[in-house]
Amino acid sequence: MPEKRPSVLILGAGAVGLSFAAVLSAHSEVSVVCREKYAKAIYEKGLELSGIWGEHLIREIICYTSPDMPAGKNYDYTIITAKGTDTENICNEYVKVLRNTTAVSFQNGIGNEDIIQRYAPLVIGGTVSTNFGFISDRHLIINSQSDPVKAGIYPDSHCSSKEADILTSFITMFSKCGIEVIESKDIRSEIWSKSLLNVAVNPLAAILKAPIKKLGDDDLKETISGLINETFLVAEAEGIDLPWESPDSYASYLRNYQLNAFGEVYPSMYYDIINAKRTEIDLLNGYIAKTGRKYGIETPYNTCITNLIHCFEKSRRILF
Ligand SMILES: NC(=O)C1=CN([C@@H]2O[C@H](COP(=O)(O)OP(=O)(O)OC[C@H]3O[C@@H](n4cnc5c(N)ncnc54)[C@H](O)[C@@H]3O)[C@@H](O)[C@H]2O)C=CC1
Ligand SMILES: CC(C)(CO)C(=O)C(=O)O
Repeated sequence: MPEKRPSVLILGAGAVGLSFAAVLSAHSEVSVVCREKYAKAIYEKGLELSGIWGEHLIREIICYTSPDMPAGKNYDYTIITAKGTDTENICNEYVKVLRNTTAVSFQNGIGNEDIIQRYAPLVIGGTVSTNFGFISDRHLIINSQSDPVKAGIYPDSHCSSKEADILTSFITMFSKCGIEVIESKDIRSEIWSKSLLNVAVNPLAAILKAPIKKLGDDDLKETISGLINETFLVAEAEGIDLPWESPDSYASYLRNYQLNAFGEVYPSMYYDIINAKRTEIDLLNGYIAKTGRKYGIETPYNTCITNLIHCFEKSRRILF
């Protein structure tokens, strides 16, 4: 008998979600919840993916554009790829689906999994250090990647053997499709580690309208160090064990490796600002500033950059 293909629903499928849908479709039964313009374009000519995860053209994919879905259908995995600003809304809209599934967050920022836990019986946290973009409404491109995808039971690895098996099957589903996903025994640490990159890079690239590589400019060194130092202090207060021995060793890794790995591409917050969309700043630098206040830790760099991005968000909304 042929092996049963896992069923996957991708909730909030844009650049990241449609790209994962394209790669997973080779060995899984994939459906997506996306906006009408993507559904229309995909039904007309198929979903296409180019770049470092290979070339894929998928014709058999179900796109939903509202919670009005067939009743009684349970998914093995529901991967949430909406922006962190939409996590609560999308969970409320798809509450029935989330009740009977393992929910996975493939989002940036801190706090998404805590929201999702209120809706789903089991949550897998994930980090994605890959750059995705649109060529058209049905054609995505993956430009670069600094680290493999990581996934772990949230909040920690003290889980039952049944939960551990679910995580293993989830990871195997990706390896069958040629995508490396590394199992994490401490996914909170991974989420904070990945957030360090976004805290240091995303708002500055958005404000300066600069590709990631440009953030290696010496004039930005002090600001980036300030953002990183504060994040380390807040992480320590939260009991997060980061894999670098000091803020300076992370700053060197960022400068010598991560900035070059992304090179000429722009981070997601740059696109939010130029497209006049709300950014994820409150799940990144804003989260550090807010959590710092809880512990009496001063966070002038993160507070300043959060305020600047809020001003940009407001001015873009007035202009558009
Ligand atoms: N774009 C990138 O290169 C990377 C993005 N990320 C993170 O991944 C997450 C997703 O990012 P992107 O795919 O770039 O965002 P995106 O904005 O392209 O995709 C999210 C989609 O979800 C849709 N959505 C939100 N609520 C919905 C609802 N209730 N019903 C239907 N659709 C809904 C949005 O309209 C949007 O089309 C973010 O947390 C981002 O920071 C992480 C690594 C890289
Ligand atoms: C890893 C990186 C920087 C890739 O673009 C990202 O997370 C983002 O764009 O938000």
